[in-house]
Amino acid sequence: MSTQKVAAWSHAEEFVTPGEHVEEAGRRGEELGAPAVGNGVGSVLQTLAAATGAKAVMEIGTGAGASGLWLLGGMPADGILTTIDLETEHQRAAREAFAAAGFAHQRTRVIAGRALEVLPRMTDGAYDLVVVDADKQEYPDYLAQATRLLRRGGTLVMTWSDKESDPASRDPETRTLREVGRTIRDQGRFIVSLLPVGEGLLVAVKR
Ligand SMILES: C[S@@+](CC[C@H](N)C(=O)[O-])C[C@H]1O[C@@H](n2cnc3c(N)ncnc32)[C@H](O)[C@@H]1O
Repeated sequence: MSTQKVAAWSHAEEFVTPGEHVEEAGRRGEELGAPAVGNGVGSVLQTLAAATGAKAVMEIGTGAGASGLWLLGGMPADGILTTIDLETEHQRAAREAFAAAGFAHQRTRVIAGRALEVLPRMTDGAYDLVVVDADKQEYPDYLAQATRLLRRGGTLVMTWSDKESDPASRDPETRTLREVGRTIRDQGRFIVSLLPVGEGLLVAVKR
């Protein structure tokens, strides 16, 4: 890759500056071992939430709440973020982050549990936007759940990995991502793009 391309990518990552609460949630996420999305991915989440007017957002992988704050920043004032994480400590940090940033508690539903145990209880077609940033080995199952949960025209976002594009990477997680990417691209149920932001961000609209 040319140095100009690398510089352009770095510039895009820093183009939108996060607010203090996102920065604090990012620091907390690092401490807790739940790395937050970077500014590039975060600003895309915020923009997508705004562009789609997403009132009902489902997030899988709350962490310490940085991505949730980006999403809430783009959602309409009556939008509700439902976010799932299996670690109670991460959830506590996220709740604190949402409150510190001034979001009323009715705007967020922070649900404790394994995503694949919680998601089947959620209503079909009830979500405008589903954001996946949890266990990559489970992405095929998250895809099945997200397809069910999204309304027609709803948007699916999945954080990706740099390794997916490297043919030399053949670990199970990377293979799983490749399979999920192929499924979304080829099955015809979504209009899809893989954005070169952060470690990649798959964005797909349900037909
Ligand atoms: C990369 S961190 C999420 C960071 C967050 N999206 C942010 O940007 O601040 C991944 C999170 O997924 C959670 N997680 C991992 N496997 C999970 C599962 N099976 N069900 C629910 N949460 C899970 C972890 O506890 C962790 O908090």
